Amino acid sequence: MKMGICDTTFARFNMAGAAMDQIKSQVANIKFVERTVPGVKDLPVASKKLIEEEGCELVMAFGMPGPEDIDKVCAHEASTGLIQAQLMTNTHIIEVFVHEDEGIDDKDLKVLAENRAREHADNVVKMLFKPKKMKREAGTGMREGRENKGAL
Ligand SMILES: Cc1nc2c(=O)[nH]c(=O)nc-2n(C[C@H](O)[C@H](O)[C@H](O)CO)c1C
Repeated sequence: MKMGICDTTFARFNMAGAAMDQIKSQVANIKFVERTVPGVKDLPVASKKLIEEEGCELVMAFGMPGPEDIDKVCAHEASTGLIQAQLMTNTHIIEVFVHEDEGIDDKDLKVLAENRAREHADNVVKMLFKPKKMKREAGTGMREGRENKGAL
């Protein structure tokens, strides 16, 4: 199968690389089609093109919104665009965003970005190839990048 991988130059960590490494360690027959754009607001159309023009069955979209108010507005606009692109194409675009101010410091941000990318990649593998495993995790308080919350 073909999977789209879209990331940005604005981000401060190569989340796409970590995610592809994680998927390749679990799935043999997968072809990645990669695109890089400047920032998060450019992800929706790039993802839509990966689906419509390249035949990707799912896209992972990686971004890192900055800490300023304007960055958070951009991130919200990008999310809205990604949802619209999913509805227009009837295809999942898994948004993997790490907000720069989620990190306590640069070291923590790097660990968080890598873990979030890898754990979303695990989710994608489950969604596509192990739906029963995904189903078993329903309601269990899973989180990507930090400790799971656990079920109530
Ligand atoms: C203010 C701003 N903040 C961010 C951000 O926090 N993260 C990000 O990835 N990109 C940002 N951008 C760039 C836009 O997403 C986009 O690349 C430009 O507006 C060009 O279309 C902008 C313009």
